[in-house]
Amino acid sequence: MNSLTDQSGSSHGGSTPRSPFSPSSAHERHKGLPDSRFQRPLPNSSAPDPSSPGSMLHGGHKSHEAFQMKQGRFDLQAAKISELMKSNNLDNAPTQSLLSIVNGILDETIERKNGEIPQRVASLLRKVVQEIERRISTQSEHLRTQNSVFKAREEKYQSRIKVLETLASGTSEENEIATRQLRRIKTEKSKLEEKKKDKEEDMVRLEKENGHYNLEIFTLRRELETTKKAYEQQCLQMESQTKVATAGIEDRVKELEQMREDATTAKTALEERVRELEEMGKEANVVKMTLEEKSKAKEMEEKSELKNRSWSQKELSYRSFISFQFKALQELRFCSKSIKEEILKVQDKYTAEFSQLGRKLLELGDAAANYHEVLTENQKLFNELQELKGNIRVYCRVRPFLRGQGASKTVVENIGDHGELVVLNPTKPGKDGLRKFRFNKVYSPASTQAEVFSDIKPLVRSVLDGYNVCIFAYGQTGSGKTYTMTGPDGASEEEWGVNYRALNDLFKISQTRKSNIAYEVGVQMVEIYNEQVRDLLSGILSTTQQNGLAVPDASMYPVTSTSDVLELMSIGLQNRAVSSTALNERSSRSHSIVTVHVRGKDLKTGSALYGNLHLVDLAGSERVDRSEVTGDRLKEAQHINKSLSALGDVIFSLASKSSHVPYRNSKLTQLLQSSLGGRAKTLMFVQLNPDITSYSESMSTLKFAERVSGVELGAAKSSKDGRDVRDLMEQLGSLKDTIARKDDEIERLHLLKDINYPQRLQRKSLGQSDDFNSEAGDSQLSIEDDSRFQQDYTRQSRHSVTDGETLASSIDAEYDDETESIDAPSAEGRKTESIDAPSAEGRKPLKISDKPKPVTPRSSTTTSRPLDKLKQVATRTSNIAKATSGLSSPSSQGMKKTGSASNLLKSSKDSKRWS
Ligand SMILES: Nc1ncnc2c1ncn2[C@@H]1O[C@H](COP(=O)(O)OP(=O)(O)OP(=O)(O)O)[C@@H](O)[C@H]1O
Repeated sequence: MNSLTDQSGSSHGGSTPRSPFSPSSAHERHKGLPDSRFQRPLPNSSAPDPSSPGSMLHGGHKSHEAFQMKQGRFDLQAAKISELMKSNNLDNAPTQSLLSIVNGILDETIERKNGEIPQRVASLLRKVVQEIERRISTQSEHLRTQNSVFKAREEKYQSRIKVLETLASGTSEENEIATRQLRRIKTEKSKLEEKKKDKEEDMVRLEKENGHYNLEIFTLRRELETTKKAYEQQCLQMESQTKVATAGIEDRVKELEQMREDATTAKTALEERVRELEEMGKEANVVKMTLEEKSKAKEMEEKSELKNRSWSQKELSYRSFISFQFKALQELRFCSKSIKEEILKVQDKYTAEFSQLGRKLLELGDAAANYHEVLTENQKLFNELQELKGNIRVYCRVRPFLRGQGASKTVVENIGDHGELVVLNPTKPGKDGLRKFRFNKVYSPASTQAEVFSDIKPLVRSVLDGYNVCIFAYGQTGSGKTYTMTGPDGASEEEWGVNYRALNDLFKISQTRKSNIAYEVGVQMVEIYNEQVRDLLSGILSTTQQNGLAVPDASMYPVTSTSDVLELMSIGLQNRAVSSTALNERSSRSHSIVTVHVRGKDLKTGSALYGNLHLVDLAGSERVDRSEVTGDRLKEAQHINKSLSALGDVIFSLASKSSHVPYRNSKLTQLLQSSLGGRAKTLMFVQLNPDITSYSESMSTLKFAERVSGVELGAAKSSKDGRDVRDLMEQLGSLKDTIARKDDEIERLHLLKDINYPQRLQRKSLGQSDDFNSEAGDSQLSIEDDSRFQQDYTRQSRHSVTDGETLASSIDAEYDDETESIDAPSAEGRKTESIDAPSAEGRKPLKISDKPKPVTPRSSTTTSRPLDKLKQVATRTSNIAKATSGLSSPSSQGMKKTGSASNLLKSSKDSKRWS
């Protein structure tokens, strides 16, 4: 873009610069012309004298022949003038030359010929003025076109804003879906918990049943055993009885048989007697048997019959006794058989019940194992939920008692496996004095540095995937913050803290991935002491920007080896401010921040990612009154308290989704801004001194940590996520700014055209000098600077979003295309080239400018020193880049490779240390 004022390019001596319309003399004016930034070299630039009017016309034009220098004055040749009037040479002549012609004529006529203008010269003058007017109107036409193009583009951006807003509302729908999912997860979780309760109840019931069954089994067993014993005894008894009875019966049978035999023998004997008697009777008959003998025989017969009958009766009774005994024996056998069967049945029943019990016991065992699985699952779900919510992770670490501290009492009552911490109030022993806290993890005093790091390793590594991560250690002085973050003085590799391990790990992982992704790892170390930010690596006091939003320009060092890491850390630590307070000898009263910037380029897809890791060792959080300090120490403590409460305010306003987050309230929050917002993953180490003397400090630390652990920042996002709405919104914001700035610029140009040009002409015609000249010069400078800045800035922002075909970069590209097309008319309109284009090669599109600034006359030194100009441009560039810091990450601005760590080591020896 150019206007007639463009030609006033340089000022002469600063305070009273002159317009090319009103030079005091031709010599002076011609002397001024070469200074013009818009003067272009002639094709045969070796020959012409810049002071010659002819040189002001382009080669191929013949208008310069109309003038001839004669003893320092111009002569207008009649023939040449008419030739000029006839031809269309004037149309092709650059405006500068036309103005020179006018000035030449005016000089010639006013100074030499007392104002008399010959007819021909006057008509030439008129024609030249007409030509200039024509160009001005073309220019204004051009401006109008551009204005309408800008408006069209604004409408386009408005529609795009709407699209993006729709996109953003789409995101809120997604959020709703996520919330619904969360609710579902919660319901599932509560169901699981109910199930768990049911299972627990089942378990208790089963255990009770088990006990009951066991008891029953025991009683039954005992009963069985007694029955068995009784039965066996009975059996034995019966067997012995049977044996005895059988023996008795057998004896009786034998006896009876004997008796029968006896009876038979007696009978036979009796029969023999009877026969004998009969023989004797016969003999009595023969020999007169006596009566006595007969009666005796009868008696004996009767006796034997009686005996016979008694014997047969006895035999009968024995027989019935034997059959009865036999029946009893049979019954007994039957009984014993049925008892045996009964016992077998009972045994079967018990075996079945035992196996059922065994199965139930197995089930119970499974349920118990499942219960642990469910617990682990629950924990996993809880962590996933936390991740989804983007909660700040809070890890609590309890410091061990130090050697030489004596047998102190601890306030830590219990540390659970799942992040539970129970603290006991020493003044209230018993249940009332117990207070339970719950964090993501609690480390006992026995935990090692390696254990602590292994838990945060995934978080640290996510930096290599383009996440912003912030890890900070919070706690009172001497609670172990530095130990956790850095390690003890002169730490061995085993004692390395998070800083060393994180850097080393990132460096190592980046090495293993180097065939796929080319990573650059850079480190900055700063310290905030009394609200002043200091660069710990260069030792030079870093300047914080006035807007205070960005990371200070601390020197960044690339890390390419483990030894680099060690050297950088040791330099940083040496420079860190330490001194003593009443509480701790080696107490640091400054916040130290190690920032690791990672830039990765995917070698296959070419996409880029940026991540950064802030490792913050905060100053002690104890209250001022406990430190028993005054003077400087009191000031330090007040600064620490202020910045820590600012950190709390930021965290809690993020948690409450407040529209304003007070990042600017302290340097600490300003520095951590990029890692405390919704996109970052944040972890807090809460350090605890277990000594009972620190109970109240520990409690306030834990209460703060408890509040922090409930803070939801929203799910973290990787810089790889090209379609990130936030990025787009930021881009949109910056584009809106650009449009606003352009509007301002157009307005400013309109003003310059509408107001100043007629004034200048008027003044010119009145023969007055024009001070606006300098103002125009200034504004031109700012346009040019801004244009240059914008080119740099656009290059930078393109660099920062080289992530494939992100919508943001496509907008950027479109925007650039449009800018080109806007400038196209002037590119085509070669006739107006000398007005529009500042130089032959550099027809730079006007892209951006600051809002109109109050115009101050520029001193010759300011304008003539390119270094100063460069500095001004650089300052403005960094200001605007910082104002739009959301658009490009600090890392995206490219790593300022200040040198290798070993160079740094050398230079740091001479560098200014802060102590
Ligand atoms: N887990 C630990 N194991 C062994 N020693 C520890 C542990 N934590 C801290 N210490 C020791 O306790 C002392 C105080 O720790 P440290 O200096 O890290 O505290 P701090 O909170 O950083 O204090 P300050 O606020 O002053 O910086 C040191 O001597 C340190 O070595």
